Amino acid sequence: MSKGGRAAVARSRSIDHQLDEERERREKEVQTLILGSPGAGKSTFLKQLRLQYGDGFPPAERQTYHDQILQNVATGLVHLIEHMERIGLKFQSPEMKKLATDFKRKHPRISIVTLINKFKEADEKAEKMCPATTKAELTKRLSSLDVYKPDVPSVEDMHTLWADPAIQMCYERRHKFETDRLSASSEYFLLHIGRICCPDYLPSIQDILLIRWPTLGVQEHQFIMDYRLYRMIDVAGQRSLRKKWIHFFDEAAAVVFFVSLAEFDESLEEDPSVMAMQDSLQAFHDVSYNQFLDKTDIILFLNKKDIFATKLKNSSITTCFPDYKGPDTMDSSLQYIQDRFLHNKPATKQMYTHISCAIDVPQMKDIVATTVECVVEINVKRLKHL
Ligand SMILES: Nc1nc2c(ncn2[C@@H]2O[C@H](COP(=O)(O)OP(=O)(O)OP(=O)(O)O)[C@@H](O)[C@H]2O)c(=O)[nH]1
Ligand SMILES: [Mg+2]
Repeated sequence: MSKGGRAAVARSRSIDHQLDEERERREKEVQTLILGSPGAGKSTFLKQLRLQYGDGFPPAERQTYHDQILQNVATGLVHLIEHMERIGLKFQSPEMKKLATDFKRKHPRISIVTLINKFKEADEKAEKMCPATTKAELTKRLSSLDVYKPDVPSVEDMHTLWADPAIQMCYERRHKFETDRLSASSEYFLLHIGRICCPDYLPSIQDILLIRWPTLGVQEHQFIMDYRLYRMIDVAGQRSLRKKWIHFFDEAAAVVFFVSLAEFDESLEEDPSVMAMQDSLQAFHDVSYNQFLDKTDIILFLNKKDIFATKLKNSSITTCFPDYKGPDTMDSSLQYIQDRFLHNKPATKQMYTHISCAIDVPQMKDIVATTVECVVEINVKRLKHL
């Protein structure tokens, strides 16, 4: 064989070797992307996964959520104080009024738009100082940029505020807030304030599942099953941060896409002129047709069915879908939404759907197990085409 021929054979062997290594790594490592709109339940799903396939949140780990929970309680209280100001509901004493004013100043409710801007600024600064050259570096940076570090609120102040009759009256009227409604998680944490403000408080699993703490970068949870490493990548759902999703597309075996059913009558915080569910439909369509994901199957979660059921009692999905002509029942409305998401799907793609309530541990047990099985199957199918 000529010298050139031998070099070509060596090159070919080296490429084969690299492909084998790559194939071996992909066989051992399964990457799943968790995508979807802000607040749809991506991080909550990841917590359910940790509960079932991870460490199950031992006490030391649960303790790490303490400050986030106190912060959620504070947000709920400030929300009530702001509503009292709006409707002219007065505190009973000047001391209480001062405490409320100081508390609001120390723990302001931060809009998601402000947080995103802070995050983008920090990300651009970090990129300028030390550009990420690999995906691992980018993931590391996106998961470590911590732009939301509010002061931990005083437990005594929260106790005192919560005991005030005017705050209590405002809380009782929470269902009548016409705009800027109290979120389900704020409602939950305010209701449990007595337990949470105890000196020996240890967050329960339910408390951890109810926390609202937007993901601004990337969070990853890994678990090993049958000698395979499963990497579940949870990325920020905010519209203007979605550009980051694309960096993770090429290695994804599967996509789990979350939609909040509760958003059918809501508009986007980032752009109030856009209906949130219409935006989710668009994002889902973009992901389904993305060229880097052409062989990636999608597991669609229509989540927050509990809030959806409550909302449907007084409203209709026509708010978001004026063409809907069916009855305002749960089954019919759900079917319509599901059809809207799955209609027009790429012919080559398999789509699986779950209708879920991600904070419900017993209910999520089967759904999480089915999802993991589905990811395994999707990966087996994918490896055949590698
Ligand atoms: N009632 C109810 N609340 C839910 C459900 N799923 C999630 N939540 C709550 O909704 C809030 C947002 O959930 P997350 O899991 O943080 O949402 P996310 O998709 O990760 O949001 P981003 O990180 O902002 O993109 C949290 O307070 C959760 O406890 C559900 O099915 N029902
Ligand atoms: Mg999140």
